[in-house]
Amino acid sequence: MRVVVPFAAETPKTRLESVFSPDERSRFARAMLADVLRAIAETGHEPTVVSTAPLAVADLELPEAVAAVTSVAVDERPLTDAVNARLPGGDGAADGIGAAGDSDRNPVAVVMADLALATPGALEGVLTTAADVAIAPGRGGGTNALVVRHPAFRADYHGTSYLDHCEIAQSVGADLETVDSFRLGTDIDEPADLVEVLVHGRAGDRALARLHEFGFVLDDRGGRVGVAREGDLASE
Ligand SMILES: Nc1nc2c(ncn2[C@@H]2O[C@H](COP(=O)(O)OP(=O)(O)OP(=O)(O)O)[C@@H](O)[C@H]2O)c(=O)[nH]1
Ligand SMILES: C[C@H](OP(=O)(O)O)C(=O)O
Repeated sequence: MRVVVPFAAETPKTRLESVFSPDERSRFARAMLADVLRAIAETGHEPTVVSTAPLAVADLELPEAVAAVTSVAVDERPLTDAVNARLPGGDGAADGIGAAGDSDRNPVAVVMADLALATPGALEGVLTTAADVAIAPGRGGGTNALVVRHPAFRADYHGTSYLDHCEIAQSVGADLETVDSFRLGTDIDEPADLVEVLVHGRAGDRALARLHEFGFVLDDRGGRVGVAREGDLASE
């Protein structure tokens, strides 16, 4: 199955700017992207990163087998337009995904690049559904992973896009399956989400390694567990 991975390459993860420097944000976003690409490749599918700006696969330092099946397409359009062009029955894009002649029943998956906890097993839960439209929602109402087989379904990201996508599926007569997954439901948007990476990240995960490199640790000094820089904790 074609797996599109949208990636905002230029100013990624602005909601993390209170805890990361711009350079750290960029490196952390790329680390999450690398983890997502590896998980997709390990399911046997081939990811295409749809990036807002040029991105060299070599710079992502992917394992050789992952790099070999990963491609990058640059698309400056807003997220929804860049995805819709690539869905079955879409207008098509230069990379050929969703292009005329591509069978309408060839499913296309869209997996966000900020799913730091994604594993091949979790992804298989959504990639192996047979529904016209399958969604793994994100916390807060987003759409973290989407599989589309129905040629009339069009995405509409941002806001509570999960609810919007349920409505759109219904309006075009597509049956929809919602996939309940903690790992796919955890997109890393805000500082509090970094707790999940520190708690549930696995050895070898690049995003977890970056947090360790940047000095982040769990902060359980009171109330809900958060994250802090080791140095800041030590100095208090
Ligand atoms: N191709 C493309 N991908 C996008 C665009 N905006 C967001 N993305 C990607 O879509 C996924 C979900 O993005 P969000 O969490 O909504 O936004 P973000 O840019 O990562 O983070 P914020 O700046 O904090 O909103 C991530 O994989 C982003 O890299 C866009 O305009 N084009
Ligand atoms: C793109 C957006 O992501 P979120 O802002 O929910 O992370 C969505 O899933 O619709």
